Amino acid sequence: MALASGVRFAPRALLRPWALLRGTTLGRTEPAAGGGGDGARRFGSQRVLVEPDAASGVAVMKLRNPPVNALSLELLTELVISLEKLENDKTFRGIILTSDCPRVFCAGLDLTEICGRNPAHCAEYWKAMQELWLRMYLSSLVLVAAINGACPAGGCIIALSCDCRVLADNPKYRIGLNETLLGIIAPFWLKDTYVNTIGHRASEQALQLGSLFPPAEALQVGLVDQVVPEDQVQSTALSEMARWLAVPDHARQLTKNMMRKATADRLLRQRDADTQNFVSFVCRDSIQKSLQAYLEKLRQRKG
Ligand SMILES: CC/C=C\C/C=C\C/C=C\C=C\CC(=O)SCCNC(=O)CCNC(=O)[C@H](O)C(C)(C)COP(=O)(O)OP(=O)(O)OC[C@H]1O[C@@H](n2cnc3c(N)ncnc32)[C@H](O)[C@@H]1OP(=O)(O)O
Repeated sequence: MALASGVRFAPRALLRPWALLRGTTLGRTEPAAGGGGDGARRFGSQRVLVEPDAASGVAVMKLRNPPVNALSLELLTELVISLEKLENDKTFRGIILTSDCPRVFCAGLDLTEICGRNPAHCAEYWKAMQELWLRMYLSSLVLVAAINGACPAGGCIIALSCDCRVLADNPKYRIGLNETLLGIIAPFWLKDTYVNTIGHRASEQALQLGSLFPPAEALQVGLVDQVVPEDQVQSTALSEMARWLAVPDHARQLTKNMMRKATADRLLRQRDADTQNFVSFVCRDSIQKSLQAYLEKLRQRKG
């Protein structure tokens, strides 16, 4: 991921992402509804829809992994590939990340990827999660999250990896890291991302309590930058994007790197150990039982 200055951001580490695309349609390009020229062509994959606007240099990337955009291995992989594709295309300077699923931005880790799975699968899954975070956190593009739904746990981390967050004003759209309520522990790099955004004391409290903040509180604590009526999320995200794109790319990119590199490097230095920790933790019988019980609760809640 070379910057204009030649500085490199995230190393290409995962990576066999193409191999992970089981039966997806990534790379297909089709005209957007009502669209005409190049700027209106959209591309993407089964789970990530990309609507590029070449004229503005901004692409809207929509998560569409119904019902709740849980971060399955396929979704993680498709996100990395779509991000890479836009980063390698000099036309684009910014991405607005949003959800195509009603009422949910992203439900976080797909718990079915770590419940009742073998250690090798859990390791592969966790590496994909690390990879997406590294790519997003250090992206040379401006990333604006247009949060149009609930945003717990891994969903919150996706949003926090962006440069700016706009949240729809709906009390059901809560955001935060609720891991402790599932009986699991946010790894250090999720914690670091939280601390970098809302500070140490607020993180200490919110992480231990597993707080999910409704919009007004999320704004107050600094988890999001704007809370706006639901029908203004996209337009506000575009206005925010314009503000960020008004800054010369090289200066903004180098500043972003300066602010975020140490946090990313910490994971890069201990990526394997972090994977091993994750696998040995989630594969414990007691953790499997609590994850299973949590999933069961979610499923029953429905009826
Ligand atoms: C020593 C330490 C070392 C290492 C660290 C160890 C561990 C670290 C780990 C982890 C980090 C984890 C981060 C995470 O992301 S954990 C996931 C947390 N996510 C949640 O808690 C969200 C759960 N979901 C919800 O709260 C709701 O679904 C909702 C608010 C997002 C949406 O509500 P709805 O009412 O619209 O939808 P539902 O009816 O609840 O759900 C529909 C459907 O989807 C299933 N589902 C929901 N969330 C998940 C999920 N995260 N994974 C898989 N499946 C999910 C739900 O069961 C329903 O399924 P059915 O249709 O009933 O089959």
